[in-house]
Amino acid sequence: MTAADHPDRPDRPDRPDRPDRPDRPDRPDRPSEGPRVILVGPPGAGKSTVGALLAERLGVALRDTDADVAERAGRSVADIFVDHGEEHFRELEAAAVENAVREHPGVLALGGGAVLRESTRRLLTGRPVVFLDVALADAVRRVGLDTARPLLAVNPRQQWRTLMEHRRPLYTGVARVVVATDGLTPEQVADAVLDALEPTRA
Ligand SMILES: Nc1ncnc2c1ncn2[C@@H]1O[C@H](COP(=O)(O)OP(=O)(O)O)[C@@H](O)[C@H]1O
Ligand SMILES: O=C(O)C1=C[C@@H](OP(=O)(O)O)[C@@H](O)[C@H](O)C1
Ligand SMILES: [Mg+2]
Repeated sequence: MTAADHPDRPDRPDRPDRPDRPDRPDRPDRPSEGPRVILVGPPGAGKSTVGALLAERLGVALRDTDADVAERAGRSVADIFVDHGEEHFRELEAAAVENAVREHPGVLALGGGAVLRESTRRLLTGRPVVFLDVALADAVRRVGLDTARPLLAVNPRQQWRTLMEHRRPLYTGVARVVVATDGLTPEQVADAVLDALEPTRA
């Protein structure tokens, strides 16, 4: 293995158009061939909801990695956490993200923890990634009582705050643009995403 092939070697954000790995189908030559928009952010940011609206507006399909994982595993995300643990879920999630980034030409909503993997963050380099930001109050109002999110099952305010302290730099690091969603309806957020991406869209 040469240094250039080392799995921990970061991609080349300064040369996103370089066809540097034509033999690696998981590393497209041109990231623009993947999803039109990739949404990241914490639980309650509205990735799944706004993703559906964006897909409708752009006339493309929506992929949501949580749905992909659940379909592949034949059980809900919550059940995967309970039965097999978070690490197993993260393995399934990383594979789902990689497939979707490679294959899906539409809108892609990631699960909130997908950016925890360094390999996933590398895969997102140079792509139209949008960080849907949200503050604690709105996020907890949106998801606080939703039992489908195992990480927030106990003390959602504290869990969400802790999670976001750790993840904020990860979301910011992978994002091309950041869109604040507090006090906005999902429709308004979708507008803001399209406005924010417009100058950088091909
Ligand atoms: N901008 C928003 N304003 C109010 N409620 C929202 C907004 N975006 C999403 N929601 C609601 O918050 C909940 C979580 O949204 P979801 O899209 O599942 O978030 P994520 O996928 O980022 O965790 C849903 O009930 C959704 O209807
Ligand atoms: O933030 C996280 O670690 C998670 C977020 C969830 O997706 P959403 O961000 O769509 O709620 C889901 O993937 C799982 O419950 C773990
Ligand atoms: Mg979601």
